[in-house]
Amino acid sequence: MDKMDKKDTIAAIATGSSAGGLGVIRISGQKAKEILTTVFRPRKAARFTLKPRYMHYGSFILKNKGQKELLDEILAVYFPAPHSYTGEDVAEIHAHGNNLLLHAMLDYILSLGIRQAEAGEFTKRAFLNGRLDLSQAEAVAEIISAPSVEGLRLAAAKLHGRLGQCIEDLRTQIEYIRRRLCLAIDFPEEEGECLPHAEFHALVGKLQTDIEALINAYDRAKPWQEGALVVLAGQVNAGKSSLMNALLGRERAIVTDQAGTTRDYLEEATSLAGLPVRLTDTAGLREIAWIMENYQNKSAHLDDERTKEIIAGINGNALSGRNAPINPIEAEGICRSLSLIEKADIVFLVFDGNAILKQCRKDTDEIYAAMQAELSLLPSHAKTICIWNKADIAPLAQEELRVLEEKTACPVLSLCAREKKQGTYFHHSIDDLARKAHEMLIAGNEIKSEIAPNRRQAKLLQNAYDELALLQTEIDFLPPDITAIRLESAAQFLSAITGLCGVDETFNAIFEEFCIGK
Ligand SMILES: Nc1nc2c(c(=O)[nH]1)N(C=O)[C@@H](CNc1ccc(C(=O)N[C@@H](CCC(=O)O)C(=O)O)cc1)CN2
Ligand SMILES: Nc1nc2c(ncn2[C@@H]2O[C@H](COP(=O)(O)OP(=O)(O)OP(=O)(O)O)[C@@H](O)[C@H]2O)c(=O)[nH]1
Ligand SMILES: [Mg+2]
Repeated sequence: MDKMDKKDTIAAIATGSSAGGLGVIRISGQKAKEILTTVFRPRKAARFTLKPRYMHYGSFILKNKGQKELLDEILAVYFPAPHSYTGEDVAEIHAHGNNLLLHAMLDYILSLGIRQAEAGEFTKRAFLNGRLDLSQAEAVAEIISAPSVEGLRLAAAKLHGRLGQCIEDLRTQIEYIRRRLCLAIDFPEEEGECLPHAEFHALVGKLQTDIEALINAYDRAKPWQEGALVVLAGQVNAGKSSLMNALLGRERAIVTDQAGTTRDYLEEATSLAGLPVRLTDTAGLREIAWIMENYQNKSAHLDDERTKEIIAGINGNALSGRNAPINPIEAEGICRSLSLIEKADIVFLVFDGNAILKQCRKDTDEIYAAMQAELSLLPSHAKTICIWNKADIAPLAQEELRVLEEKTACPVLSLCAREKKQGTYFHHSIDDLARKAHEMLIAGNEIKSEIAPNRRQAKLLQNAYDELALLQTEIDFLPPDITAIRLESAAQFLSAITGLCGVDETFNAIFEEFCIGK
């Protein structure tokens, strides 16, 4: 971050891009006051003084070739440094929320010799000026994007500095152990007294427990903070895309009677009975028996090499009995489906009830056998709901569903993806599915603490935890000056949560995820 960057004045529209009652333009930097006084004409100009932090009523005036043009009736505020959001001089223009108007104002303001703010730049300046720590700056972005009220609550606590306090506390604990350890280094003959091994283990153990609690809080809060990943998977033509549309309440995905309609996955944010989710429709799993035999239980990550291997494998596969080679687009789609299944918080495994009944009449053992290929593709940790789709033309009795639930060890819902409501031949509605998924996703995820790290922060906590775990095994046989390094390294990981102690790339990435004007 060079000095020039900090000195120049930036401006942006701070409010959303759709029409609203009000729209706000924010300016930060040394020229903020000068720009505001240029564009703002107070109502009572004769005895006007720009009082700090006070809403002034007047008009926005644009000067064009000597002509003055009145753009809007506005309220103007000036926050002199350092008492502003960014810590710099800040001016705000509160106008009406028409986008053409706001852009005309912004263009004019920029033509007066300042520059458009980059995404997150106001908050970045607030951080660089010490107004917020990094976890608070992230909390601002989290508030803006929170997909649930619970997520908002967690982000607000973070903006308030609660996570920062926790991290400070952990760092103090580390510093205490490190000081005791250093005494042992400086006065080795008194080592036993400075920090007996048992006490050392206990102190590090306490730290680990505290860090672990925070990591667990992330896991629990994840669906509320990020939205859970729900993946619709299953054989081609099973009705995944139909179900996606039914859950969204609009025709988002293409549905046809051709197997292999969906090629690439489609992701949409929605909610299931109030729980925010990222609903993902995937390409149908063709050649599933082959994939299962060859790729089951292999590493989750599908890189280019493995994708090629799968395509080649499917094409060379005698079992598949196909004449034409599989379309490489579809094969790539299948690989993406597999990799999404691995990442899913919950999988909706959709079965074409009609196709299954055609193969196996109505024997639950046979039905279960037909469902097994798909079921065995799921990673063991995945939460799954089996969906017996097309129940309108392939009904199952309640008792048969119960037996299948027992055999699959998953809930089995019988549905018609084309009908929202429960019908005569199918037992569940789309709402039942949403409720069931909600119930399964939050099981064990009740938010117990009001402090929860985000993904980046949880990863740093995990790194710190791993250092401490190594330390626990090393302390008994390595000299204390070496183990002290592990403590320092754990402390560094924690510092990266609240401060600028990490790579510049991460730092920039954090702010780039913001919207413009924040
Ligand atoms: N109009 C407007 N609304 C907004 C913001 C803003 O910048 N402008 N915010 C921003 O995104 C949020 C509020 N955050 C803010 C944080 C600090 C200060 C501020 O002026 N702080 C001074 C004075 C504090 C005081 O009066 O006690 C300071 O900390 O010194 C302003 C807004 C949400 N609402
Ligand atoms: N009768 C009946 N037909 C359905 C139902 N759900 C889907 N279909 C039909 O089944 C066919 C396939 O539906 P899709 O939603 O495209 O299936 P898909 O699983 O997305 O298929 P791919 O994208 O090819 O993997 C379409 O003709 C749908 O109209 C259902 O509940 N009952
Ligand atoms: Mg589809």
